[in-house]
Amino acid sequence: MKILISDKMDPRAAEIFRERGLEVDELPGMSPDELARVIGEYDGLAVRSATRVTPALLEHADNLKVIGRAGIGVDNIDIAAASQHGIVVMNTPFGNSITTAEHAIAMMFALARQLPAADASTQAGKWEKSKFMGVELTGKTLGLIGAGNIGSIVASRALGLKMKVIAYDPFLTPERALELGVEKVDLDSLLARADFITLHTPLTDQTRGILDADALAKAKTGVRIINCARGGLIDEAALKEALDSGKVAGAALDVFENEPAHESPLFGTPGFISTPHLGASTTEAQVNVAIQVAEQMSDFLLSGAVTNAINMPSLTAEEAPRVKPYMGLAESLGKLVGQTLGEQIESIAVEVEGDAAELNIKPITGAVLAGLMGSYSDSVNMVNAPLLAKDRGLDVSEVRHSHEGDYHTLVRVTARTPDGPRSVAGTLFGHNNPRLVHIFGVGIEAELTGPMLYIVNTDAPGFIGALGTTLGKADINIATFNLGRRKVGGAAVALIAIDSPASRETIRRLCELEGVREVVALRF
Ligand SMILES: NC(=O)c1ccc[n+]([C@@H]2O[C@H](COP(=O)([O-])OP(=O)(O)OC[C@H]3O[C@@H](n4cnc5c(N)ncnc54)[C@H](O)[C@@H]3O)[C@@H](O)[C@H]2O)c1
Ligand SMILES: O=C(O)[C@H](O)COP(=O)(O)O
Repeated sequence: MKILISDKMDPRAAEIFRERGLEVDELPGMSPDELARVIGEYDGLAVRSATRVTPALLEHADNLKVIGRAGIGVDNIDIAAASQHGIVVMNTPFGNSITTAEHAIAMMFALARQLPAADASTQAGKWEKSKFMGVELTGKTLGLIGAGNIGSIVASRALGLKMKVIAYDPFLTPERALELGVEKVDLDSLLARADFITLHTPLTDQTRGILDADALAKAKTGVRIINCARGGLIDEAALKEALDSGKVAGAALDVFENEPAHESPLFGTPGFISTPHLGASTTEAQVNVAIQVAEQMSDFLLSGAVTNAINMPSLTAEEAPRVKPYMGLAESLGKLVGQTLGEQIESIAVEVEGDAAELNIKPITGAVLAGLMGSYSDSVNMVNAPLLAKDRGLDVSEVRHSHEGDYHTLVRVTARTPDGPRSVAGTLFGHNNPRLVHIFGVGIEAELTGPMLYIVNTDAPGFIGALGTTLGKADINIATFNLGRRKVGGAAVALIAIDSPASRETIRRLCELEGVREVVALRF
């Protein structure tokens, strides 16, 4: 399998991919067209923030299974498009948080003491001691907008500097605020009270322009603002006006609405300082994120373990080998239900009992849906199957039973149809071998593999002979033959594994046999 590293990344990433037996190309700085030309060769793409993973690029990504972001922000990756293409997107949410928090603190000091301007003036031979009067941080109020990983670290450092820390974050619980030693406030209070404001939220529809002209007007006169999160959180034109008017005494931006920011009306404004998206740029952070992204991507490609995925449930390296056989079973049950009930399905319930109930149910449900949705469209996998199911209006529920039934472990898939609920269930023999044990109310024991036939007929002597003769005439060899029935003379079910698929004509002949109620050609 092949990996493309398309942004500048610590060499440890490539080393790890190679140590794990994956081929790697390091091609940072490609244009979008160049990237589109080569992306089809790769199974994995490792990026930082420079590569734009657009829907147009993904149209060319025929083999891509995973995109790994060596860093936190994934706003350069079109997650919805990646999900539609069945590509897992993962990031490294903690590897650069300390480094970025330290950059925010460095920016706060730089603003408080006008370090960049004082440095430039001194090195220009001026000795403007009285021009660069600063402010102390001790006793000042720092307003955090966003108190997640980075915001929390900034808070702890600021408390160490004897600042008062207040935080606006709708998802911050009172308990967590207490633990962090910060006061949870609403945005208007933060604006009214903070001497320094630092932003640490992702860029979303709710946070875009969170510091716009209105918000800046509500801020304390002389406030100093730091943004080491994402460009777009601050309205840059409004910030320029607020700096010019003196409403804002200083602003330090590491990130810009349009990057790389080769020009900006803010450049040269007194009180404004900037760095070129350096928040995560320390040796330590870059080694951390490179190692983490390479390990996560390799684990996924080689063992199916899913860590820090944005568009798929997690599955640890320990869980992966235990869950994997269930995923095979679940996918087969999904295929069986999809191929036999098709368009009639209104909702799906996935139930687990016995050993299966102790496992992470999400990947099992994902596999059921991948099998089921695979009956309706090509290139379905666990990433895009839930989306496709949702698009189809399929309601999906999960139930975990604590009791053990007739089997030590069981996965049951029930489809609600206009004729009522219809269930199939399977178990694992010897912990690894999936077996169907129930099909629509009939007990059976069958391996779901290759081309198969599902036949429902009225239980009567002579039927099996007629069936064998019909298949023989069509030159179809029977690999395994599994039978089940509810009662003598009632409906009987046959699941027959065949060595070659049955043609339409053969299916028609089978349907014409006496007592046959239903014939479905299946493929696993
Ligand atoms: N400059 C850099 O180089 C650099 C480096 C790393 C991370 N970042 C950026 O920093 C930001 C924060 O990263 P993190 O790891 O702390 O993320 P995080 O997910 O741990 O924290 C984000 C916090 O923002 C809060 N939030 C979400 N919506 C909000 C809203 N409308 N108002 C207020 N708070 C809201 C969330 O509740 C969460 O607590 C991200 O945008 C990330 O991309 C930048
Ligand atoms: O979200 C992040 O992790 C930062 O913005 C870092 O971006 P970078 O990897 O391009 O430095």
